[in-house]
Amino acid sequence: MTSCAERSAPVARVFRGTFMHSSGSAPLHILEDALLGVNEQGKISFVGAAHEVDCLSKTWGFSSSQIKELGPQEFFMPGLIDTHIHASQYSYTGTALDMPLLQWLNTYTFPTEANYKDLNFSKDVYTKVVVSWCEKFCFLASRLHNFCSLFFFSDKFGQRALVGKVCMDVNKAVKHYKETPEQSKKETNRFVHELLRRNYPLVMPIVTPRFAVSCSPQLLSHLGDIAKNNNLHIQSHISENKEEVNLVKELFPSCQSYTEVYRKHNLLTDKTVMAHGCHLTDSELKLFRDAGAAISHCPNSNISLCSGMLDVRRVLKSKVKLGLGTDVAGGYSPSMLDAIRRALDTSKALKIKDPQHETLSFEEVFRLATLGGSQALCLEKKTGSFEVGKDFDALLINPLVQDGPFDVFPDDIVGTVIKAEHALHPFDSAGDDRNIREVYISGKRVVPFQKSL
Ligand SMILES: O=c1[nH]c(=O)c2nc[nH]c2[nH]1
Ligand SMILES: [Zn+2]
Repeated sequence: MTSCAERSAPVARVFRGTFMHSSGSAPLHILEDALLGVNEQGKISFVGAAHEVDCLSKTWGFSSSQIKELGPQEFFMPGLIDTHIHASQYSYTGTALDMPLLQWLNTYTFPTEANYKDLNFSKDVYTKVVVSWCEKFCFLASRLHNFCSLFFFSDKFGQRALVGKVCMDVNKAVKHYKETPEQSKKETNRFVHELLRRNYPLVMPIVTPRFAVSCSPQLLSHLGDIAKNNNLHIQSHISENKEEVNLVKELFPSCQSYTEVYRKHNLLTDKTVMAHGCHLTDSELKLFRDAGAAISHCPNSNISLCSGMLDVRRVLKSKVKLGLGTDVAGGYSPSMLDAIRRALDTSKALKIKDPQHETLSFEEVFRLATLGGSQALCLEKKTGSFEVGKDFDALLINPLVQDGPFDVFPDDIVGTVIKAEHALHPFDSAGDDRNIREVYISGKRVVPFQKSL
């Protein structure tokens, strides 16, 4: 008789079925007929094979009636992590993508964001943001005003999020929509301390200079100090389009590169994630790697604003951390499934341009959307895969929903069970919210959510 491990604190939930996730050594692991236990704190206590159920149940104190069995075609995958999205741009998603970056900001973005002075407008948009983005963990960039409602709603709906108050003190296009460096510093401190005081378990502050073009050196210094003094995450934009890169050269003539502007002001750390990075040089990538800073690849926005095509393979070979971002409203879709598809498309477009280019595999992009995102946010010990000790952040996927977005054919099914890879690929390529049956964040089921919240 085999002996079982010693008894441990009982688990709160146990699931049995297929689990798909990534690790550093392989972009896709498929665990078929597995058991996964989650403790009261929402952390994964064990992952084992179903045939070990007798021992596992003794060790972790659960009975067979407590096991939630997935359907034969269903599977769990880690929650999708959106490493860059603008909450305050949600109201014009899918419109106004007919200009390059700098004109687009002046014409559409700044006038819209200025409307957040109105509390009712900001409450309305932010509630919709949190409800409709519930299936992912994201970075939310709020506007200069009324950011408190955003983190309040994020917590209320059980969302995991890093929320930033966007800062800028240079705005030639919409002159009333900016702060002085001192106001911006004061408001950022207020924002950070209010959020820390509320002690939400899953919502954290992130220091957010808009980008070097709209921040004076004085403001960048203030924000670098705030991040350093409070050990905070940092997010911004970098090298999105060539006009912007040239402008930064003119604005910061003493800096060797765009990346150097941020580094010099203590804004390039292992808790930094910079959106885009399409035009970074090799020496800038080295600065990223040395600092442990990350890039958020936003392929939809890069194409929609004709900004450039990031060569992800080159970034990965440079050992720079990288996750995916939707970048609403520069990107026209808040769906991380869209970010996965556009990342694959960009990689293929680079191959068309240069047949030597090594395209990203489907599984690699799946890893970028999950584990890659957690690494980019310096949260890989907390989330991104189904490792023991991490929070259970997961999507329960059913590829075979009635009137679903794609069909499954007999060849995809073995006995009564859909082949695992035939479930993941069509979901990533053609699936949508209809296939996401449940969402768990830190062990708690948040979708389907209570409409009354
Ligand atoms: O895609 C983008 N969206 C923005 O809001 C922004 N601000 C600066 N640079 C930016 N890029
Ligand atoms: Zn952005």
